[in-house]
Amino acid sequence: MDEEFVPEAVALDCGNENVEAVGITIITGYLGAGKSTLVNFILHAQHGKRIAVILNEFGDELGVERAMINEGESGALVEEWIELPNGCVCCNVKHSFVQALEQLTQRRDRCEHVLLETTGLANPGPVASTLWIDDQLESSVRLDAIVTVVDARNLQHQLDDREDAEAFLQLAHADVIILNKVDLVDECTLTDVKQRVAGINSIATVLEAVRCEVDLDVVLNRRAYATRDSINLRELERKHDANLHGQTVTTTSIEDDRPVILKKVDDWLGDILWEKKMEIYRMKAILHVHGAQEMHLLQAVRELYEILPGRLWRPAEKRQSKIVIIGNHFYSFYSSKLSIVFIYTRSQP
Ligand SMILES: Nc1nc2c(ncn2[C@@H]2O[C@H](COP(=O)(O)OP(=O)(O)OP(=O)(O)O)[C@@H](O)[C@H]2O)c(=O)[nH]1
Repeated sequence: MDEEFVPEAVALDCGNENVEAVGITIITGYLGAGKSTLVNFILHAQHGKRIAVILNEFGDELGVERAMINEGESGALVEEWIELPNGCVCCNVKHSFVQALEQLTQRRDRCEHVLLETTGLANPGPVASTLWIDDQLESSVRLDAIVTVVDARNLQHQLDDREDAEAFLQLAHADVIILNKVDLVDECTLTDVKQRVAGINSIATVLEAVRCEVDLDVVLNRRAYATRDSINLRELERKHDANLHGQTVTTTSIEDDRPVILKKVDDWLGDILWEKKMEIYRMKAILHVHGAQEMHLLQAVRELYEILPGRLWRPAEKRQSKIVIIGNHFYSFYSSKLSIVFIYTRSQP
């Protein structure tokens, strides 16, 4: 076929033009943390959703995973299996992954939500950006949330192993962190683990669990990446200590009452994300924009960001900007310059 040939866009017959995009939950976590246990729990639970599972495992592990998840008391729990062996969804099997998603989402009678479980994906960031772009292009698929399952007993060792950045990356990108296996730790260890997790990512909702038995209303359908309705002001209020344990990946936050100018915020984001290529994994903010009656909402996933006007400021509400950033070495190298964004407003008449 002529490589230059571009097929005309064809409207898919979905039967309903306003069909809502299918949410994808990425389930990530260290080896043995409890990812399959979570998938099993979701498949058994009474949430009324038809769930499709995409497994991105390597080699022989695939058969084992499939057997573990597919056996239910009443036979097969999963109607549809998509297997993507021998490659990672954000690199060498990206094409089959996207095709698999398209195939799934065209059959809404069989699939209302997708779980992507992977051990191959050490870092969920690249696939999150890919899905977020698709989301903004009004695709039939939307990234719902990244759920990171943590083994409460082993997390400290995994984080202390300096050679291994995976555990940090998985926590840094998470919207929900399940502190699993709490039956295996005492109160004191659990408190330490929770503090450590909050120092890395204070935006995520943290749930303690045994065998990943969590409230699925908190886990599924979170819409964590939809700028318009996803920013929960309470998420931005959580306290964090950026210098905790001298970690490299931390949450940094800034609050300021002075109004900002959108163009200046854009310039600043362009500078840190694209020019300086700082390792920022996630950013959420509400902005008090000069002259605007609405609060503005900022979402960023790695180098992508979006700022949209949100609801009107309430009469008695304190107009204030709050920015929370999860990044690598961000605090030590850049926090002093954060105030630059706010100082710009002084030049306004
Ligand atoms: N004690 C205890 N064991 C658990 C808990 N959750 C899971 N397990 C066990 O931990 C082991 C690993 O769980 P999996 O769900 O297979 O973990 P995984 O993250 O999918 O593992 P990989 O696919 O190998 O990365 C299994 O033997 C589970 O039964 C828990 O809360 N407490």
